[in-house]
Amino acid sequence: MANTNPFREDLVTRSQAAPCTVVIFGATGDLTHRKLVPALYNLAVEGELPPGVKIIGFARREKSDEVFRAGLKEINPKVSRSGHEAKIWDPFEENIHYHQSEFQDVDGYQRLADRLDEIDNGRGGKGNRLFYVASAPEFFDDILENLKKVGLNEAADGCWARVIVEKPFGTDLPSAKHLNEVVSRTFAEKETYRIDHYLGKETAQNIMVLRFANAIFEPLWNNRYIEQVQITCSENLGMEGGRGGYYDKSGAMRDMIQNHLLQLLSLVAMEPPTDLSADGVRDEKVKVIRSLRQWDTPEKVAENVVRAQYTAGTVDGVSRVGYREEDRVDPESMTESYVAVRCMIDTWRWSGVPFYVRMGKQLPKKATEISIHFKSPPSVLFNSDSSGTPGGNVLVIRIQPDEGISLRMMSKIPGANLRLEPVKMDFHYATSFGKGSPEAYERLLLDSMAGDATLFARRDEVEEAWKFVDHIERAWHESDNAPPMAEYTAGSWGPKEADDLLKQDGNEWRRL
Ligand SMILES: NC(=O)C1=CN([C@@H]2O[C@H](COP(=O)(O)OP(=O)(O)OC[C@H]3O[C@@H](n4cnc5c(N)ncnc54)[C@H](OP(=O)(O)O)[C@@H]3O)[C@@H](O)[C@H]2O)C=CC1
Ligand SMILES: O=C1O[C@H](COP(=O)(O)O)[C@@H](O)[C@H](O)[C@H]1O
Repeated sequence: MANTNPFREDLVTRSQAAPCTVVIFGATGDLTHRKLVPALYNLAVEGELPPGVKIIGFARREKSDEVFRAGLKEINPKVSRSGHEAKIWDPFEENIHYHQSEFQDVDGYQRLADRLDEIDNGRGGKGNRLFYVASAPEFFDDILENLKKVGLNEAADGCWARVIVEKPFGTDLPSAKHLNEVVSRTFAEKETYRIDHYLGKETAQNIMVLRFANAIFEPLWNNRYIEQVQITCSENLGMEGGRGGYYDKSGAMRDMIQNHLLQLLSLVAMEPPTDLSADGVRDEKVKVIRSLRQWDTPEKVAENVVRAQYTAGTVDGVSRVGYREEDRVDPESMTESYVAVRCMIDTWRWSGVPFYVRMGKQLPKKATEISIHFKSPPSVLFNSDSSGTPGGNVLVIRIQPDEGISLRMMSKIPGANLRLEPVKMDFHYATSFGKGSPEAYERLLLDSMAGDATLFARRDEVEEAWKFVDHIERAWHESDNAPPMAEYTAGSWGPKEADDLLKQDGNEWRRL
């Protein structure tokens, strides 16, 4: 199919996604059942899955292909965005197989290699392979090393072997560096795809289009016109589904800020790339993360970062226990379920503009948005109490739900008197395009089959983000004068300390 996108000459179109065998490590797990296989199924529904794609699920439990397929089929209708149609599922399912092995057992990989060769022999001896590491992180090394031991990291002539690595990509800078070393010993960087599912969200991809395909925004996109930027990710869940064990070792800073929210920040703050190649875009994103002012002492952390845990409360009319009472959470835990950070980007463009980033569990609703707060106009004309003082314009990018963009601006209230009121110009994806957005994993799986790593994190981005986060984590967990842990009631909008953080600058959080 020809590239019909006038904006992106060098676009790797979806039709370039190549047939391959997708091997999923951790295939009996939650991610595979709720996200990965439904994403592949939805691609099949949309007619975008390359013909001949096969899926091999790799995990420890004994299962036949039939039992594995039955488990996937049972959950698919509940989680697939396009429901479940037998006429699509039945042929799709025939290409799903199960491979039983321990991650640590090299023989299991040799058997996998034999199986892949068998599949590829049916394709004239050639086959592309996409290895998806969807296990707990402690197995990442074993899986990568074992793939290499049996030569599965190498591709036949004219084919490719790629690896997708799930999050968390390390737990701090040293572990991320170590993992990057292991990855780079096994796969070339261009064949490595570090998942950050926020980059696959339609609305996150639209940030660059908004900025660089509309001439009206970019001239204003700097510290002359923008006063502050807010990035909020609010979740109305806590530690459901047995997540407490993982989360208590991670916390909001590592779980969401280090990856998803710093990625959003870098898309908002980056310079225009010279082209839309993967490295063109990622070169600019990494410069932003590298330019973050480091909060590298406990005093700076206390001044610029707030951490908190929820106490018992009510969300959506349902009583919730406090964070420390959650299943698999240490009753004396010092892990944050909420974090708010004032980020300063020391570049010419952003000098003096605070980027406030916050994320919390057990807040009143599930929503992620970015708001760009423009400076107020000079208060010369409309400044009397009777007319109403105009505030600055606010551009809101709703990442989810109700994906869209709105612009708050001042308008005259109809009538004889000159009185002003803020109004909203609103764009909703659902109404403008008449259909829901694809799931992030759909786009990311397809891009990895097409060899387009633009929406995946590069090694240096991940490491720079850990550098920023590690300073804060050290101040919290290793210093004698560690900044305190605040509290907020489940169902509230977070701790008072986070409001105070903005008040110091004369700002306040936007209400979602
Ligand atoms: N679940 C989610 O929504 C998300 C998950 N992730 C990440 O994805 C990864 C997987 O998460 P999730 O699916 O929830 O994890 P689960 O705990 O649900 O699944 C773990 C999988 O690993 C397999 N496994 C464990 N030990 C071994 C072993 N020694 N040898 C072979 N297989 C083994 C299990 O197989 P068996 O059942 O046979 O023991 C199972 O298939 C994690 O890194 C997580 O951080 C990221 C974003 C969201
Ligand atoms: O990676 C993660 O993301 C989810 C939030 O993802 P979303 O697409 O639903 O916004 C978060 O709940 C989880 O803790 C984290 O590990």
